Amino acid sequence: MTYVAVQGRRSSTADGAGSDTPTVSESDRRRHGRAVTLPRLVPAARLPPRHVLFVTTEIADFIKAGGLGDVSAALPRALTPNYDVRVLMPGYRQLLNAGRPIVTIARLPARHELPACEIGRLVCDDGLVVYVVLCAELYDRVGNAYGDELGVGWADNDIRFARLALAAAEIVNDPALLEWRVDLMHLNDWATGLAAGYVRWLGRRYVPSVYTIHNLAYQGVFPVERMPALGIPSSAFHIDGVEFHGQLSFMKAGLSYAAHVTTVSNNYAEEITTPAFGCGLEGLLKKRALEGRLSGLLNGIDDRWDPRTDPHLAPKFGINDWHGKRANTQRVRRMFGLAPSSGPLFAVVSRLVQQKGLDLTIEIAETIVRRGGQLVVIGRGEFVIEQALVAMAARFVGQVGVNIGFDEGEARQIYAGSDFLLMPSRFEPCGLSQLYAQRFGSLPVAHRTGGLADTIQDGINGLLFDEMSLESYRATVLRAFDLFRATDLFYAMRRAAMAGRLHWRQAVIPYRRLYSELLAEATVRSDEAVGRS
Ligand SMILES: Nc1ncnc2c1ncn2[C@@H]1O[C@H](COP(=O)(O)OP(=O)(O)O[C@H]2O[C@H](CO)[C@@H](O)[C@H](O)[C@H]2O)[C@@H](O)[C@H]1O
Repeated sequence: MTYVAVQGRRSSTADGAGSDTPTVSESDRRRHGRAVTLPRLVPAARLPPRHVLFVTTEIADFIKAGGLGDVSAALPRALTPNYDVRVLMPGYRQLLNAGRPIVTIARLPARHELPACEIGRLVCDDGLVVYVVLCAELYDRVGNAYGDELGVGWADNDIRFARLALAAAEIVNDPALLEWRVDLMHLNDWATGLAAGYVRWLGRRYVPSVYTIHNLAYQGVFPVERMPALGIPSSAFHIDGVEFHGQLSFMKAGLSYAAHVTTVSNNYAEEITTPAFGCGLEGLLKKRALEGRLSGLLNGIDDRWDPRTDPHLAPKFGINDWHGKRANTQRVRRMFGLAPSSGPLFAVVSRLVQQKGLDLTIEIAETIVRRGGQLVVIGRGEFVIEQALVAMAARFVGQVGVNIGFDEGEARQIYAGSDFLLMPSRFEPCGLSQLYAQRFGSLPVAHRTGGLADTIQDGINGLLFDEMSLESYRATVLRAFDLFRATDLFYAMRRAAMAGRLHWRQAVIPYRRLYSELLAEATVRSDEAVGRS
């Protein structure tokens, strides 16, 4: 039986993630400078779950630009039923056109240059509640979450995401607004970072916030002159606030004001405290790490990624059904107009950005083709990379196929059909593509960095190279050819990759523990405020 503390006292097991015994540790007593009364215990099952507002700019159910969409679809669900998690996100056209009723439940006034908006409520088939910030002039547009059809970022992204962040803070501040009292706010990436600041600046109610970095390279940096328009007080413009090299940084707001910062692998959590990976924020991240306020919590994947049940595959297959897997390979060859071949099929499923090292893959293509391998790519992103990939396909007609596009079904078919997935990322906070590839029996060939180092065991469930150089990458691609010929070992590694499931069921446990600690800390904090008054 799991117990929780009630009557506004210290809880060590608010969600069942901690131990069964309620304790008030010596360190708690010392930290808070007074004795803490032992809480009265009530079985957790009898208490309603605590309320978490999960703020994001993508959710795979409706709109996805990359891995954030997957995490936003999976993590809130994995946290249920321990927590009542509701998602808050912008009312993009994709949501409005999803054919689901959206019921308007609140109105928020204009503030500064942030327009008035409404909050709509949408319920997914499995009961997940999504609160939608309805503001047609900001979000009802053709394009993706962040930019137009060509991928050019919207000029008013500061207003668009400040409006989202302020809506989150207003919901936190006023429990009557949605008739739902937020206990904890979980923010994701730069576009939501200001919410941690607004909660502080509005100042009516403190709730702890978790701020998760999915990618430190995107920071949301805007001219300082925009601060009044966004309702950010000038007093926040300092090194411990939103200031970043004389500009306003949304990312810094999240890093500075959140109660706890997480990122999506342990290795990346360490890397970002160094100049090589910290994108200029390593000092602040190091400070947060020293405070015990930065953790790496590895992503997982959920049941929607399973080659035995995936409707996009023909046929579906499981471990040891290599005949079924090969049928998917032939299908991918046909999809991309490749010649029949008995060599290995390499694949890329990626956003086409500098981070992902596509330049190296373009250089390696000739080696792959010369050795009798083939390569397929699906991706969308920077125009220059797209063009270079198209040119590569034109050089190796029938051996290399490129689809410039974003297509979930096709991505899954490629994971299922390929023998190896290429991921020479310069940095990789966690990476989900390699996890999906592993589950679908495609061995990742990846740079030993970030979450790739945490999720791939070289020679067991994938291949890693150490140096971010063409030579190092090429040597590992050649190892893949050797491995492909060493059938027994190859199949053994495939089995290991498919079986080694990093499921959200496990990945969620440290999140629960973290929420639990922050909620307990917030309780002590509000007790102290009451004590002072
Ligand atoms: N052309 C295409 N068509 C269809 N689907 C495509 C596609 N290109 C990519 N995808 C899909 O987009 C997702 C990519 O997720 P990743 O986590 O691998 O990288 P991303 O850089 O987007 O995520 C960031 O956030 C996540 C989440 O925390 C971190 O894992 C990661 O390291 C970080 O860079 C996968 O679901 C993949 O299948």
